[in-house]
Amino acid sequence: MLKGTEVLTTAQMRAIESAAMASGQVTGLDLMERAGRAVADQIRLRWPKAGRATVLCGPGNNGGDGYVVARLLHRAGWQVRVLGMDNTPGPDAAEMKRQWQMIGGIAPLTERELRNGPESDACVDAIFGTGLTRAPEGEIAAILAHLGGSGGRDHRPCVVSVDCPSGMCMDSGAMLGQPRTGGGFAPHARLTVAFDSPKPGHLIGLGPVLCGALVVADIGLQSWRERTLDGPGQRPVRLQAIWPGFDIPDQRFRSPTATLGKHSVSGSHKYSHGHALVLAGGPAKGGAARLSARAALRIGAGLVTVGPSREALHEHSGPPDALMRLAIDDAGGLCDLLADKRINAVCIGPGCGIGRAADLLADLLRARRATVLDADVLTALSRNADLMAGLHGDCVLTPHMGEFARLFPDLAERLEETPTQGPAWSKLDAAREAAARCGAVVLLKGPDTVIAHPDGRARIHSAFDVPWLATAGAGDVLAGMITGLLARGLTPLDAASLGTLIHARAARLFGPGLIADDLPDIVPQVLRALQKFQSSSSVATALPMT
Ligand SMILES: NC(=O)C1=CN([C@@H]2O[C@H](COP(=O)(O)OP(=O)(O)OC[C@H]3O[C@@H](n4cnc5c(N)ncnc54)[C@H](O)[C@@H]3O)[C@@H](O)[C@H]2O)[C@@H](O)CC1
Ligand SMILES: [K+]
Repeated sequence: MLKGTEVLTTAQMRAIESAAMASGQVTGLDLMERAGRAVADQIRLRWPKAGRATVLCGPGNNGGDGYVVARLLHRAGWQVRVLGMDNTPGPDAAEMKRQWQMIGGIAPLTERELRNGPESDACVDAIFGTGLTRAPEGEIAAILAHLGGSGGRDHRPCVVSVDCPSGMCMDSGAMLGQPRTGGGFAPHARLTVAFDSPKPGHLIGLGPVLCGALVVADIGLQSWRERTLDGPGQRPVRLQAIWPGFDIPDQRFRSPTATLGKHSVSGSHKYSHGHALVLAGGPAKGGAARLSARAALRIGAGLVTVGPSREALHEHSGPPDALMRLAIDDAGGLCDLLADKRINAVCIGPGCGIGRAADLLADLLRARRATVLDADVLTALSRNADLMAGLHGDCVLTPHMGEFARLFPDLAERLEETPTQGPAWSKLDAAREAAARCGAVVLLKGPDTVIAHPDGRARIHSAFDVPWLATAGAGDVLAGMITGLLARGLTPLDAASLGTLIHARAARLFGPGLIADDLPDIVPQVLRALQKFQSSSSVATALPMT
C-alpha cells in the first residue's frame, strides 16, 4: 500500500498513467490487472472465506478493472455473477472482458437484474471511475440508487467501489446530478480501493461519507508520478492530504513539529518562541479571546498577551496566570504596542466585536505581523473592500462556510449549484480562488478543511470522524493554535495545517462530550504523541477510516 500523502487530480493521474504506458515499460493491461488484483486482494482480506460476489462493470476501463476482479475472485473460489454492458470498450477493458467470458457469462447491467439476482456478500461497483463526465441517467442511475438503498436500507448491498463510488466526481467529492449536501441515493461503499494516490473527491464533499474505508493501492506508478509531476516545465501544483494519523506529510518540506519541543534548542528562551498577541473585545465578550490565548500558550508560544479594551481588562484576571493582560483602547494603542517587534503574531476576531475589529484592522495589517483573522473580523472584512485589499501573505483567514459566503459570495454560490458535469467545482477550487484573490492563506473550515495558499498549494484535512468538534468556541481555539504556531515561526501554510491537525487530534483524543475549553489542555498530549511519532517514523501510514 502506498504511504499516501499526496493528492492528485484526475487529470494528473491520467498524465501519469499515459507517461507510464508511453515509456513502454508497462502496458495498460498490466495496470488494469494490478488495479483489479488490488481490489480482489482487499475483498479477500475482508472476507477470508470465499463467498458470493456480484460485479457491476461499466462501459470503460473502470469496468475493465471489474472484469479482472471477477476473474480473480472466481479463481479464489468465489461464486461470481457479472452484470455488464453490451458495448465495445477500449482495447484493455475489451481484453479483460474477453478473459472473463471464457469463465462465465455477463447478465445485462440493469436494476431489475441486480435486484432480482441472488444475494451476494459483496457487490463490486466498477461502473464509472475517473472517466465520469456527466450525471448518470436511466438504467445506470437506477442501479446507483439501488446501491444507495433506494430499495430500502435492508436491501442495500455491501458495496466495494473500484476507484470511487460510481457517479462521484473524484475531483470534488460531489455526486453529479445530485445536491451537494447529499440526500439523493448514491452508492454508499463499505470499502473503496483507489489507485496510486487519493484524489480530492475521496477527502472532501460527500467523498469521505460515500467511500467508506479508503484503501489507496500501489499499482507501480511511483517513479512516473515523480517524473511526470517534477519534470522541468510541467509542474502542476500538488495537493497534500493531512491524514488523520499524520502531520505535514511531505518529507521534502521542513517538519514543523521538529520546532515544537520547547526545550529542544539549547539556550532558547521565551522570546525565541515568539510573542503572540490576542486582541480581545469589550465587556462581557472575553471568553472567546481567552480560549484563543490559552490555545496559543499551550501550543508553545513563548509569551501570550491578551489585549481587551480598558473597561474589559478586569474580566481577564482569571487563570491561566501565564497569560499577560494589557488594555488596548484603539488603533493608536495597538500601534504603540506593536512598536515592540518581539510581538510577532496576532490573532484578531474571536470576541473582538465587529466595530472594534474594523477599527483595529487597517493599522494591524500595516504592521505586517503574521496575523490570524477569524470570526468578527471576517465580518468586518466582508463589509470593507479597503480592508480586504490590505491583506498580505502573512495573514491566515479561517472562515467557516457561512463566513466564507460573506467574504466571497460568488465562490460560495458556485459551491451551492448542483453539479452536472465533471470535474465539478469544489471546495478546494473555492479556497484556492479565494486565497489567490486576497493574497493570504485561506483555511476553509469544516469536517473537510481545505487550506489554500495564494500560489496554489493546498492541503486537505478530513476529520469526519470527530463530529463533536463542531462545538461553540472550537474555532476560537483553532485560531489561537495557529497564532501560537505562527509565533513559533512556522509559515502561514504550515501553521494553519498543523493547527488544524492538532485541533482535530485533540478532539479525537477527548472523544464525545468535548467542550472547547477542553481542547487547549489536551494539546500537550497531542504534541507528545507527534514528537514520538516524528522520532520513530517520518512517513504516513494511516488510512482514513470512517
Ligand atoms: N487509464 C489507466 O491506465 C488505468 C485506468 N484504470 C481504471 O480506469 C478508470 C478510468 O477509465 P475510463 O477513462 O475508461 O473511464 P470510466 O471507466 O470511468 O468511464 C467509462 C466511460 O463512460 C463514459 N461516461 C462518462 N460519464 C457517463 C455517464 N454519466 N453515463 C454514461 N457514460 C458515461 C465516458 O465516456 C467514459 O469513457 C479508472 O477510474 C480506473 O478504475 C485502472 O485500470 C488502472 C489503469
Ligand atoms: K466505481
